[in-house]
Amino acid sequence: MDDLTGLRLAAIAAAKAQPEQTFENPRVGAVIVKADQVLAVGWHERFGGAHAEMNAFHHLGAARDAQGATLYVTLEPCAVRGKVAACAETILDWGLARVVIGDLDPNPATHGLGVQKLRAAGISVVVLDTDDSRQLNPAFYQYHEQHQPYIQLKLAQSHNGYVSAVRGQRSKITDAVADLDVHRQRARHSAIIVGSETWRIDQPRLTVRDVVLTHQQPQRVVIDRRGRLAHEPAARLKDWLVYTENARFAQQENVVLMSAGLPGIIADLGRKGMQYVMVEGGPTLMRSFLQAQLWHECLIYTADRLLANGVSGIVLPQLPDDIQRIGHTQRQRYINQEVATCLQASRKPLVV
Ligand SMILES: NC(=O)C1=CN([C@@H]2O[C@H](COP(=O)(O)OP(=O)(O)OC[C@H]3O[C@@H](n4cnc5c(N)ncnc54)[C@H](OP(=O)(O)O)[C@@H]3O)[C@@H](O)[C@H]2O)C=CC1
Ligand SMILES: Nc1c(N[C@@H]2O[C@H](COP(=O)(O)O)[C@@H](O)[C@H]2O)[nH]c(=O)[nH]c1=O
Ligand SMILES: [Zn+2]
Repeated sequence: MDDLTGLRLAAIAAAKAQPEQTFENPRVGAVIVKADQVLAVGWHERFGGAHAEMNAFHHLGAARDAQGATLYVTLEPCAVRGKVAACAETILDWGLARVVIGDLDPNPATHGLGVQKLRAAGISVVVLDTDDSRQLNPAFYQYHEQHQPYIQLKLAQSHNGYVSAVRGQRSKITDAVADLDVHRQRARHSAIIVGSETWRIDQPRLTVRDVVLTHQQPQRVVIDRRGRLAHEPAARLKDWLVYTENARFAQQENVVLMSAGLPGIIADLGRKGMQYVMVEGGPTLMRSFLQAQLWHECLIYTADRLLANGVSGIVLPQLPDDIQRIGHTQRQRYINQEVATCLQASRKPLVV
């Protein structure tokens, strides 16, 4: 089997990982091949769980089968102990002849170090610099290379483009089938942002529901530029992170003074370790993110039903890149091409 085919099999395995389960960990796949035969396949299934290489190893008929075999893995084996032991150390005991890697890990803690450890132990290592890992893990790469979170905008609209039936009131637009998809989207995010008007009107919970969570609930964030929420009971803002330009309000716990607009908020969330940030409206805040080019992808859930009147949603200046039917709702996914190109251009040269 040629190396690209082996890596493609590993990428197919990686794609089985569900982003809402792997959360801030990358989706990684691994296959173990000997004498042209695929002996085992594995992928990283959930945040905090076994890594792809280990899952493949556990699927071998016997541990000794790994002796003299080639391990194909989409991402460089990790070099430092995290939630599990470092793979670049564990796999040294398996007796592998070769390791073929799709891409180096953009995480500086491992970048190039995993390869070094394997080579130092006498294993032949090849890095083919394929794009699969990057495509499977846009947020992981964005975070580690740009030190900024990946931003997903999301809005639900009626068939005729309303986000709410009555100004000043919360309306249910989507049904339970679409809502489950929304909760799966929420589950992959480190933080979810809403505007102050949505906070006041909807009193949103912004929690992940009906999905088995392998990690913590997303951090809830509200942008309250003028500080109108300063007079809300403290209990209602408990567990929320608030950004405001109101210096007095910013003296309260969990309230951060914003001095550099939306880019400043995104940079601050990045510094707080948030990798994947979702903006759940309302339309005014959404338009600000779009205008500032502060977004990577946008999901619009368009319900089949019409509303007689209401608050207008948003229209994106491009066609959707992907359309999916979810029961009585159509989900359009838009990719920000400007940012996608710049992500590509920022690729680091190989260091090994
Ligand atoms: N169907 C759906 O998916 C959703 C529907 N909704 C509905 O939308 C309505 C509320 O939306 P909307 O009225 O648009 O309000 P938003 O929730 O978008 O909040 C608007 C506020 O966000 C702040 N803001 C906006 N842009 C910026 C910026 N560039 N920098 C800093 N702060 C900014 C401003 O605060 P300040 O005024 O202090 O400057 C502004 O008043 C409600 O009816 C709600 O039910 C809401 C979310 C999702
Ligand atoms: N109304 C509406 C949405 N509204 C979004 O969900 C938030 C409420 O979240 P929660 O309190 O957790 O249920 C709300 O403030 C707004 O951001 N989303 C949708 O998928 N479909 C809908 O019909
Ligand atoms: Zn690992």
